[in-house]
Amino acid sequence: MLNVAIIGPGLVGGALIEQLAAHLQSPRFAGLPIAVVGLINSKKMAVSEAPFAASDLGDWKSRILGSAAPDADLAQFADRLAKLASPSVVVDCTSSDAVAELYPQWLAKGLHIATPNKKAFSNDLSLFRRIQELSGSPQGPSVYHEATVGAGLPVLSTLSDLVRTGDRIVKIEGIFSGTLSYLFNNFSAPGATQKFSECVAVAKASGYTEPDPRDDLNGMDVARKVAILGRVAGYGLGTDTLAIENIVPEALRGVASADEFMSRLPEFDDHFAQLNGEALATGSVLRYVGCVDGASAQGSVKLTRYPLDHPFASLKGSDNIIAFTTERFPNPLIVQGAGAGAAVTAFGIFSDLIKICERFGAGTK
Ligand SMILES: NC(=O)C1=CN([C@@H]2O[C@H](COP(=O)(O)OP(=O)(O)OC[C@H]3O[C@@H](n4cnc5c(N)ncnc54)[C@H](OP(=O)(O)O)[C@@H]3O)[C@@H](O)[C@H]2O)C=CC1
Ligand SMILES: N[C@@H](CC=O)C(=O)O
Ligand code: NA
Repeated sequence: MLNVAIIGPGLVGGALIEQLAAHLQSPRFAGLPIAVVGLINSKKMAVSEAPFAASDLGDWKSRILGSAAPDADLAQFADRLAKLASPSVVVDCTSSDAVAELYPQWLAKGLHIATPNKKAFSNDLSLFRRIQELSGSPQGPSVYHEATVGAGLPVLSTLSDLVRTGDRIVKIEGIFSGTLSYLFNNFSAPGATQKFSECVAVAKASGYTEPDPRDDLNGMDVARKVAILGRVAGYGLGTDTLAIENIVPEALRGVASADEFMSRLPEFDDHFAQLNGEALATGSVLRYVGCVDGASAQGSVKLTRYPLDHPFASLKGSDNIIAFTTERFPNPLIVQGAGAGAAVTAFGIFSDLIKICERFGAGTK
């Protein structure tokens, strides 16, 4: 049996709980030995020797993290998981730097990690390397983070397979943000009528953005993904060494809250309309693109014009597109599809859990 403990039942964590609860109730998945035994948010926590029932997961707010549950304490949470008889995986569904910094401690206790949180893999290179060292042996604890790039799309597994089989990465280029994909697919297209701020509001309401959409528009979310791709490809990239184009209007960079940012963004609709008009006048559209260049081991994140017949110009919805140009794939290997949203991100985490379960949970039911 693989014990699963979820930190952060928010948008993504909540969708994962729904998928796991549906799994527990479905005879189709009866052979998969996964049990949810822990849940913690910023206020309350619960760790149980016996798996939570699907009905409790369906109503976790009152049945698992209700007022009688103990106050949240991540150190105790991890200690209790580490003492369980079967292997346990901590699923970090926060976007917290502080939580990410705890991964080495958890790995040292033998806990596996699966996460959509990009911080551990894109902050200090030393943290990333420590995590790699602690999760590098075949029998030891493992770390899976497919959902950190392209949500559930098989991006990191593809890159990792290319690298591990000895291919040489020439370039990884793509649209790595569901938010920025949605924004520019809808705003920068011939005949489009929506204002920029309206597109941002829809992206936020659809669950594509980070909790503060400025973390998407300032390029940091894409830069983190470019750094993660660069690191998985074997380069010591960091967001501090990338050229990043920040498209948050200067006057809104320092405003105190995401709500204030959203309410003032319409003041800048004319600015974005002008940029867009200039691109359309040259037969091009605007797209926000990240790139890892294998030859220079450098990366960039920028708003660029693409002609209408370019694959990036015809992207739909919040789709991501990632093109791997390698020695074996001079015509790039392309991964494309929904790259943001709660359900597809939870799918990416769930598929990581199945991999951990197949490696460490089977036979221990
Ligand atoms: N949305 C998407 O399409 C994608 C998101 N991701 C990533 O998924 C992660 C989750 O995003 P999302 O679900 O939107 O975030 P939310 O803000 O909706 O949820 C965050 C959750 O984390 C909890 N939390 C925060 N800090 C702590 C802490 N110190 N201890 C315990 N719990 C804590 C919050 O608890 P409380 O409610 O009590 O505050 C909340 O339940 C992020 O890292 C994001 O980058 C990755 C790919 C795609
Ligand atoms: N805010 C991000 C969510 C996934 O990483 C995005 O828009 O892609
Ligand atoms: Na992915």
